[in-house]
Amino acid sequence: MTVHTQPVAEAPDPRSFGLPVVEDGSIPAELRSLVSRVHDLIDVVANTGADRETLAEAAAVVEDLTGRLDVDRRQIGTMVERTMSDGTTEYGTITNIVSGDTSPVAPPLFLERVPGGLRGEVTLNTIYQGPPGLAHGGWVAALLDQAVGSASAVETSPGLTAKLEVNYRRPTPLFTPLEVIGRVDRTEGRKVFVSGEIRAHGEVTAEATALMIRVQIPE
Ligand SMILES: CCCCCCCCCCCCCCCC(=O)SCCNC(=O)CCNC(=O)[C@H](O)C(C)(C)COP(=O)(O)OP(=O)(O)OC[C@H]1O[C@@H](n2cnc3c(N)ncnc32)[C@H](O)[C@@H]1OP(=O)(O)O
Repeated sequence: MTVHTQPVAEAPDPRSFGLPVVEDGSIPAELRSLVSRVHDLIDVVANTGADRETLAEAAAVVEDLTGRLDVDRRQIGTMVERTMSDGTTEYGTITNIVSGDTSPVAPPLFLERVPGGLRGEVTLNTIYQGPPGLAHGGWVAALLDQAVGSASAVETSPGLTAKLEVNYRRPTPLFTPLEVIGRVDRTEGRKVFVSGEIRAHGEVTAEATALMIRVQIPE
């Protein structure tokens, strides 16, 4: 059994899998602003008490905008290349629902390298509500999957989640800064054993262990 947490391979270039890559600096500020405005719109629409006339007007405006924006769609699987704070290059799927630069649904969770793994902070609004005032358990799992999957990708090489076990210790609150952590515990060939947790006010609300299977790099 091989046990280590140091990189075991160079990060593969997604282009070698036939995936298009864009640099994060090339995403227009106007698109980032639009993504943020639409994120706010989703939250507002989910909670609005506006009158019927305003709702009908808004639906027509949004329908018109949807038509205008539905041009030159990106290829499915488009990746973003970014330089992390420690200078290393990493890739992520541009519409990743947890972390994607162009996903208006993403909270978004951005992770950075820290001693021992990856760490990010995120505050969830009512888009992610399950029980009243609390994060949906599926979204808690999604945050943890992203954190442990990214830790595995950064510390070893990218892979897919084969198994994810989540322990929900306490309710995860909305509108509260959450600390999300992922780390590699050990590797065994293509198997990467990972773990992570979410904390609110310093207390663990959920923790996960998972098994990632590293993708085979084409020759
Ligand atoms: C390209 C560049 C892009 C860069 C990109 C960067 C992205 C950087 C951030 C990503 C962050 C994303 C975070 C979200 C991650 C998801 O959301 S992934 C999506 C959800 N997961 C899936 O859809 C996976 C579906 N499952 C599968 O495709 C396949 O079962 C798997 C997991 C790929 C494994 O299949 P396989 O490659 O054929 O592997 P296989 O030979 O069967 O097994 C290999 C070993 O693992 C063991 N194993 C496999 N499955 C299991 C299991 N469930 N339980 C226990 N053991 C297992 C086997 O027993 C075997 O063990 P050994 O015999 O070697 O001891």
